[in-house]
Amino acid sequence: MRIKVINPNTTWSMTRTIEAAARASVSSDVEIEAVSPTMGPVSIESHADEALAAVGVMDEVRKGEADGCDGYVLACFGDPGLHAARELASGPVIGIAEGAFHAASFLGRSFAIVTTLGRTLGRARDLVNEYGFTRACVAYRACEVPVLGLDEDPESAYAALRVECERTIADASPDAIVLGCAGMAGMCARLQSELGLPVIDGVAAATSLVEAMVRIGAKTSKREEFAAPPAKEVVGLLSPF
Ligand SMILES: O=C(O)C[C@H]1NC(=O)NC1=O
Repeated sequence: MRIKVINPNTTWSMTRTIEAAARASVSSDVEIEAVSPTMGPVSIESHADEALAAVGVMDEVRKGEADGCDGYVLACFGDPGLHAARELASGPVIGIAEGAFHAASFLGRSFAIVTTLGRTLGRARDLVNEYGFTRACVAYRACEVPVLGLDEDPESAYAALRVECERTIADASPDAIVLGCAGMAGMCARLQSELGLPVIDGVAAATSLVEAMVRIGAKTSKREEFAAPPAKEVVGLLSPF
């Protein structure tokens, strides 16, 4: 089995963090291919970044199909390009937000999201509502560490993240915490041990869920919405598509 884990931002040091978390979450017979697109923002912290990143996600899924990948993880908490990726992929495609919400829902009645910048919480709220977890998600919080700050100064980023998690637990008493950034993957186990409640890293959750779906033979439905997109001319910069 081969799962392609796509970090939609173009920061390869973060892709390596994501790769380690993905590899640790799957069985030994599963091959993980972790990539960043060849184009796109170095970090994704706005709707504009998400729009740009979606093109790179599509390009990586297109290449993955040619390479025979069995499934895909979109390792960015905004799940950028998820629906387009499902149109292009034959196997399952799971974003880390959707994967994390499902995983958290198996562990308790409620969860809280703790992410990087507060400006991305609107997107998180939209995804919670779209995926059907409105009642379960009891808090939307941010530690105000920029995405690349997680890599540049991990110790102070961890300290800020832990403080915000502690505040969230005190204010909203969630049963679990969902980490709102793929770049936090390497901090999950330490946080869980120090905070004393389940802490979900979406990279591990989504990757293990893709493995499970491939093992039961589940593929993306091609009946209607996620059928291959109708062939048409694309002009200008995006013409390769
Ligand atoms: O939305 C965020 O803040 C986190 C998101 N951005 C990014 O570049 N990788 C992520 O997981």
